[in-house]
Amino acid sequence: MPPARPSIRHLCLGSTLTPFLYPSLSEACAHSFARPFLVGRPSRPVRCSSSTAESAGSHSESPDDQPSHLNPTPDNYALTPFADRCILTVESGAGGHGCVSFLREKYIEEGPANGGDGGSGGNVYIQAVRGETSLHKLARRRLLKAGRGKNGQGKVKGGERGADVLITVPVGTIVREILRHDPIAEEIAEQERLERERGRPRWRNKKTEEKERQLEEDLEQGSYRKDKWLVFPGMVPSELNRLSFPPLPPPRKSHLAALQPQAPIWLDLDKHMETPMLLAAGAMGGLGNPHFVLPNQYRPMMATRGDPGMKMSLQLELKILADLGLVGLPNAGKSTLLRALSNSRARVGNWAFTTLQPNVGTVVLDDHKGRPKVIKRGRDGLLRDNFTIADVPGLIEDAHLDKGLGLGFLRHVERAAVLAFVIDLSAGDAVQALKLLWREVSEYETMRGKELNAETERRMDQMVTYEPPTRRSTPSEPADMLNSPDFDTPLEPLEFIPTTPISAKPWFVIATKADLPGTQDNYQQLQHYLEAVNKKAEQHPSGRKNAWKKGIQAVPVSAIKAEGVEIIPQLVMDLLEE
Ligand SMILES: Nc1nc2c(ncn2[C@@H]2O[C@H](COP(=O)(O)OP(=O)(O)OP(=O)(O)O)[C@@H](O)[C@H]2O)c(=O)[nH]1
Ligand SMILES: [Mg+2]
Repeated sequence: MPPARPSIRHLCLGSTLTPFLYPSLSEACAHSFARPFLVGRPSRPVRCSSSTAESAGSHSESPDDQPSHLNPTPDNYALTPFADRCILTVESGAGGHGCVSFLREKYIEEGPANGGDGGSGGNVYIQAVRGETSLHKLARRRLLKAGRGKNGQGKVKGGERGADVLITVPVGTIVREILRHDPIAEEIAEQERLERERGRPRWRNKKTEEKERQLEEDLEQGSYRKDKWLVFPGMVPSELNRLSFPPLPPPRKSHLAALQPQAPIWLDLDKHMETPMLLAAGAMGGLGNPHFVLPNQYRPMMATRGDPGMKMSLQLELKILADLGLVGLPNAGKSTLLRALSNSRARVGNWAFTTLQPNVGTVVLDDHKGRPKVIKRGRDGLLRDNFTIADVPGLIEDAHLDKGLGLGFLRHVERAAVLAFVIDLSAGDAVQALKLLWREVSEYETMRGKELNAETERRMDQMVTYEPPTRRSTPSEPADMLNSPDFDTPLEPLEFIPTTPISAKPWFVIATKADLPGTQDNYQQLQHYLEAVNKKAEQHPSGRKNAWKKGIQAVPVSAIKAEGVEIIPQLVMDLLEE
């Protein structure tokens, strides 16, 4: 019978030294690594195309110059396009026009009106899906327009609906409305204002008075308005002048508009969505001439035009929702670590700023061979057998002053549940490196705090001044249906979830390049420092009072040899439960 394996968490709390790396220091826990499990797969040989002198030179410092999965040649990766912000204009489809047509058959020369209604415009939907990782495709598009409804036809044929548009975004996208132009909502609001003010004497200038009188006249008896009415094509102007128009039908909104998120839109799409969510409903189509049949006018020569669509400017911002975020200086080995833990193809190179855009990898804990391995309940309470890691470009000193690539990419680890500070043991004092990273992260947190306050104020202002378009019932939309819409798939608006401050998140240190000679002392100093922080003898490196310090650990690894990384998944799963 083999001895029972102690839990990794227990081992880590005692000592996190890996016997592969520091045999002299870690004899006490050597037995625990006799059976490496989880991800510690050996380096996989990678087929390499002609390795140039340049590529060989760039890896001269690696322990063995043989290119491998963890030590790839520069041509061993593909750089995928990436964008994490974009501004998009979406437009719902306009309605098709109603039709002016009359029945004409043998022996019925002047038949009744039979023009069909115009089709309604296409809707704009949004859906956050797991497969998407970037907003670059949307950033290129800029304008997304749903299809226009088709015009109605004779024989009471209604027009076809316009084509819908579905915007697919990565999970973790935040959508904010910047601007909106909804002509029908504005028209409804204007009419309601007029109704409220009718009969109330007030001072007006001549121009507004004239405009309002015209509007009221249209409502009561109707007159020809080129933007609203369509007349029989063969009609000459003199006939048009003699034609009496019925009152203009009240502006209508599609019943789907009730499912639109309340304006101004603010969505945090932080979960995979099974069904799309409606952003903008298509406009209604025009009415065909049978709608205007009156006792004294049984052959109406007019139909209405389709309504114009609604236009919105949206700002999309992707904040990757990974479980573990890697924070480190450039060249610390973050991408190599990501490759060692997951199947990621992140770019690796022996120079600073190899990574220019965030990479996400998934660590599969259970390969479903044999007994179940580490399976825990995630943040959503569901059982999980994997977790995701986000690797972002390195930070340098004074990154908050926009040095290097600045702090912009930190927003991708901002929403990670656990943070790992990746420290290169061969690149000078590890404690100083850790303090530097925390200083920059704290600066980012302060900056975000200010931004969030400004954003909240802006939203509050909008809430106060923004008047959501009030709706009214029309003959085509009975009031009871509008008040209690009963649709097959209810789509609830998503709430904005504020994130926990970075310093309050559980964190640990991954000390990389522990295979290089002379790194042992550096690691020991780092461990002493963390012990002192745990015992409150030293201040938390973030300098904040509410910072997380429930047993901070340091894990020495050789990412390039995939040694010592076996314990990271269990450690992360334990911290995810915090
Ligand atoms: N000896 C040794 N070398 C390593 C280890 N991990 C990474 N390296 C090497 O360090 C160099 C930098 O690795 P990267 O993974 O690109 O570092 P990074 O932190 O992602 O760098 P940036 O993307 O520029 O921030 C590469 O040449 C790796 O081969 C390790 O554990 N041991
Ligand atoms: Mg990198």
